[in-house]
Amino acid sequence: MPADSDGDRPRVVLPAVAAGRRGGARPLRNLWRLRPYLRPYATEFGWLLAAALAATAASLAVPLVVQRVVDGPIARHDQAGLVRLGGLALLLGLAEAVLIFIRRWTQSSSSVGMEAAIRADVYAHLQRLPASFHDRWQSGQLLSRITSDLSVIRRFLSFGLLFLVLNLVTYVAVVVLLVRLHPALGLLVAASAVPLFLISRRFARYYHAASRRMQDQQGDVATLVEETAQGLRTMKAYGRGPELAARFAAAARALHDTGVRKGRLLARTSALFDLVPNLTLGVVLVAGAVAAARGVLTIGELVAFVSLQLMLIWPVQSLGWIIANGQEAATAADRVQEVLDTPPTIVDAPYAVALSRAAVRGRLAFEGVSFRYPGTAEPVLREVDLTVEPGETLALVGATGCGKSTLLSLVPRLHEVTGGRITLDGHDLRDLRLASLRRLVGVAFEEPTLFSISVWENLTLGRPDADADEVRAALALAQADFAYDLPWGLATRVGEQGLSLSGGQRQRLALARAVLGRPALLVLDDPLSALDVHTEALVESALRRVLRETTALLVVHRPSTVALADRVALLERGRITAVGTHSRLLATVPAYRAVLSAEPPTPVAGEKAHTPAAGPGRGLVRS
Ligand SMILES: Nc1ncnc2c1ncn2[C@@H]1O[C@H](COP(=O)(O)OP(=O)(O)OP(=O)(O)O)[C@@H](O)[C@H]1O
Repeated sequence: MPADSDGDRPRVVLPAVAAGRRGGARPLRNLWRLRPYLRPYATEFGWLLAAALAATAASLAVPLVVQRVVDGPIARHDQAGLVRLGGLALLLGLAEAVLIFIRRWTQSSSSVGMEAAIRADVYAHLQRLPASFHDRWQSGQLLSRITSDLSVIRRFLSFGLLFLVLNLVTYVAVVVLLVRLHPALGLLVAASAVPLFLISRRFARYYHAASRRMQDQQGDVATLVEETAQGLRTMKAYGRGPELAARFAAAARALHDTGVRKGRLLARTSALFDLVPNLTLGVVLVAGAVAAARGVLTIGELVAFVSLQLMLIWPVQSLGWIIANGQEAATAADRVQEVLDTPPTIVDAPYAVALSRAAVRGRLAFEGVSFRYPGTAEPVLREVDLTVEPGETLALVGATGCGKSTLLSLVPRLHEVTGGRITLDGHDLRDLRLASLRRLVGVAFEEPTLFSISVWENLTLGRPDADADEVRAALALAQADFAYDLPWGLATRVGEQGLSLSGGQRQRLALARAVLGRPALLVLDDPLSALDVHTEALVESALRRVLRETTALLVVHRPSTVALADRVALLERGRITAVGTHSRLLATVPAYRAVLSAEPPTPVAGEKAHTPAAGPGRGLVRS
């Protein structure tokens, strides 16, 4: 879970979560905010409610018919009257059955449609949220919000809420009929609503907290399952199965205990909800019998009174379930709104412009760029000044953890600079439309992610309009022609995360995806790391051809790949400390030599420095 969960994972208290907790003062607020999703189904809900109310009216009429039967045809031995009223009772029963069928039929389509609409919106919102949001939120928490929480909300809006309305209407209607039959006894039944109200209020308060805890714990369990599924090989290879199983068992136990506590709370309250109407019924039976003996009530009226009162037992008994369902839906709505309330921070500025590929020369400039990850104290990048000229290839070299990948992620605006600016041909990246910028920039990350879709779809992810020739050229360039030999060629669906392919094959497909359509800017994070020596040489020579036509920023770890670059920049503890050709830096900068060779590396931020930091003023070009 994103906030103070148990376990040894890093804990981040998100503002949205805190806001959700504040929502405890008005627990139904977030549920109420979902009402726009009901609007498209207003007519269906209208019919549904009308059918449900009519069915309730039909069932309420039956005891009144029984009263007429007892006091009329039975008392007078009137057979024709008995058949007439019996037929009426039969018709009422039939009408009730038909109306209930109509209600159920309408209910199924509207509630599922509503759930699908909310789910689509949450998913679309997740897509708009920046990488920093996904860095902080556990995926299991998002998964449980978009699946089980939405199902809980659907159940309440389609069943719980309807029965709450129906039961209240039934209660009021029955009390009115009872008061008309016998005012004193009717008022006694009405008074039983007071303890019911007090019990409900107390129960709702406790159940709200328990529901929230349980839903958060469900998210924790989902996260653990997902982590285990993803890291299964590592876990097996290190023989850590028992430890992970113990961690899972602890989370599952916590979930189980909360579930049991919640169930017992419901059981205790349900017992009270059972007790109140049955006690009232006992009192009514005795008092009603006395009233009938004194002739104040007819036998028929007593039968009708008791039958009507029996009709209150289910609505009262189900109150516990309805309140529980309502509280679960309220906490589920809190959790869903925590996601929806998180504003996407990387969005198009109102004045943002789109640049066409043809109009871009490709001069990329970092001007005093600083960056700090949200929630961290130390900046990862400090005052970075760096220019990549059109058509130039610049390699970024630095010790592990010095901020190379972070710097690259700023170019397609996966993260937003926190100081300075980045320009493309003089345009601040924040003044460009995101879609346009991301079309101009081809990216391949260190970890090549492939989705469970066909190879073709994976390749054309950023260029859905690419044609077969462009795809062929990109595959040739990345030395990824093996894709044509897959069982169904480019239509082959690669497994989850492309795991059915080797690391090198995945990396080559990711590279082909990045270079597809010859982007104006290529941003590659160690693009050749998973390739064997032979393939690396082939990809390198092909890449060299592409790099001639485009501006490129590459993160490089190996001296062989540095050869692809026109110039190299050395990044140390978030600062560019040297820029020049590979041979020049190798000859003049010990820190550069150390990073690219077996010499002791320069310590990175957060680590204790044992050697003096390499800095500018060593006769090197400082960008
Ligand atoms: N999402 C994040 N939130 C907070 N800190 C982060 C995040 N991602 C990376 N960092 C930190 O930022 C620093 C730079 O990380 P980065 O991945 O950019 O380094 P790198 O130079 O690319 O390392 P490597 O060569 O090992 O890939 C590291 O100290 C890392 O712990």
